[in-house]
Amino acid sequence: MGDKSDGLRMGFLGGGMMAEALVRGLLNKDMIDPAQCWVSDVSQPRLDVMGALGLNATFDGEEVLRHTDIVVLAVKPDTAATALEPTRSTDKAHLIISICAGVTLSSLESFVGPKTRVVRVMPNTPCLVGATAAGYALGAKASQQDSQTVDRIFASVGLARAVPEKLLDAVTGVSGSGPAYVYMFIEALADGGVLNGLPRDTARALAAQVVYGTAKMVLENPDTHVGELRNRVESPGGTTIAGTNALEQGQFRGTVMNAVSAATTRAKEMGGN
Ligand SMILES: NC(=O)C1=CN([C@@H]2O[C@H](COP(=O)(O)OP(=O)(O)OC[C@H]3O[C@@H](n4cnc5c(N)ncnc54)[C@H](O)[C@@H]3O)[C@@H](O)[C@H]2O)C=CC1
Ligand SMILES: O=C(O)[C@@H]1CCC=N1
Repeated sequence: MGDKSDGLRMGFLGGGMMAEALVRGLLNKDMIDPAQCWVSDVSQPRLDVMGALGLNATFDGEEVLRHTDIVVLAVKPDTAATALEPTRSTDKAHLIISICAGVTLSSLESFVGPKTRVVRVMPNTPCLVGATAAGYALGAKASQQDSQTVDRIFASVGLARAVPEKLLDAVTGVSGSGPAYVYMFIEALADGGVLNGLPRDTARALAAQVVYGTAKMVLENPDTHVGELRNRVESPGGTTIAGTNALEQGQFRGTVMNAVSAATTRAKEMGGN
């Protein structure tokens, strides 16, 4: 899509952090025409931010639904029912794309009007830089065309995978929450550099580039086990194995797995499961 005027006309119920990241990512890819997009929020400062991106901004969710057919639900999970209320009093048949953590398709379907189709997606904030990792599952009324629409939207800003709905809470633990864990790792890697004498800005740049480069190695070598890639860095009796030994003693891998499980459990709790 090379021209904004060819872009999708999309609506956003909620214009917070995640909606902004998605909108900025879609704008970077010329996927949406901002003049044809609408966003609602209860916060004037958030409407100002989204308005500055060129979207039509309003306090009124009904106005978003009136002007658009494909609508991203980007409010906090406990506000999903309230924000979807206007779908009950419209004749239009909307596709609602919920990104709310934990909120199940059956809950979403109970919140919307009879003509509304629902898809549940779990993306993450790196959609802002075209590198999201999203999972999605279709509601009962969603069509194959809806599936293609959702795939096209999220694949344009990274990786999109269809998964059975029961796995979306685990996708939340890995993809949705994962960037926070990786930021912590980058901070810690950089702090380790500073501890050992590197200037802060050099340590920050090197640490981020190490994570970027290592992720690229994994993605570009899909047939090589990640442990094998790691072993290629660990010279016998060398520096790396001394470091990986320290990480194992700190239960690094078990701790990360526990973090993913904690986030997955929390998503289930938020969805009432
Ligand atoms: N932040 C993240 O990294 C990710 C968040 N999500 C999901 O995205 C959703 C939004 O999360 P964030 O953007 O982080 O939260 P946020 O708090 O930044 O954004 C939510 C926005 O909804 C607005 N709002 C509240 N009531 C509303 C209503 N009735 N109508 C319209 N807008 C209303 C708030 O003023 C706020 O701007 C959540 O459901 C979260 O689970 C999913 C993946 C990643
Ligand atoms: O922390 C949260 O609940 C949201 C969902 C996934 C990422 N942020």
